[in-house]
Amino acid sequence: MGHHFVGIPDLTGVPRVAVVIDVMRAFTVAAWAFSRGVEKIVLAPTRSAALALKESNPGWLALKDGAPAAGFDAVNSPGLLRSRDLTGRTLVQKTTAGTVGALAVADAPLVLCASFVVAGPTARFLREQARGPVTFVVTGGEGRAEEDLACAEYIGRCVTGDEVEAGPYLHRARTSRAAADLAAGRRGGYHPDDVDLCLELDRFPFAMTAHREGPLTVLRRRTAGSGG
Ligand SMILES: O=C(O)[C@H](CS(=O)(=O)O)OP(=O)(O)O
Ligand SMILES: [Mg+2]
Repeated sequence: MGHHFVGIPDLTGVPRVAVVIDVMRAFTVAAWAFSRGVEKIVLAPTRSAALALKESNPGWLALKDGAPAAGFDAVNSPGLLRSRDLTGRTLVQKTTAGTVGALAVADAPLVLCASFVVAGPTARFLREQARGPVTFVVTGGEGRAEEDLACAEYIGRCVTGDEVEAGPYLHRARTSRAAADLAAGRRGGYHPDDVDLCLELDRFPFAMTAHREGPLTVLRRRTAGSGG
């Protein structure tokens, strides 16, 4: 089975099955948000759209990447999110790469958003629910971000059912430019544990699927084998 690995600028048409990868940090953060009780994540196209959605839906929270900003309740950092109680909340997320990539393929019949923390469940979900090649959207660095490419290739290998050693893939992510920038504090909205938290393989037992729900694109947690 030949998977495709493409950057956001190289997307053409609507893939049949898309897996959007953002290790550092959007889809690590999204998984942490679900683990802290979030019910659904609405992926917003712009920061102003995120704030407008929050305004018009009392109780919703808004998250963006970069430094904290007025109107936003959280930033794109797993280290800063992991102690929040988000039970039952709806979170609106807008980031530079991850949410943009997901919105770019939101019309595909099956869209998953993934990172190392949900890699195994994502591969299991694909084995159970999808047949044939997968389009991996490598969101960072116009398709060249090593942490996203490594995660995409790892999940792609796992989908085939092979025994795959994760170590080399995690090493590529740990030595990526994004990891170096994060570790040096060069990215806004940062916690010192962020790199380690982004490299926790299979930290969570669920996958995450994105769907059009009316005018919105909504990310929800899904457990392989449960039919839902
Ligand atoms: O928050 C992040 O890690 C990045 C933004 S930046 O590269 O740090 O400026 O966003 P993401 O969409 O999660 O890659
Ligand atoms: Mg990224």
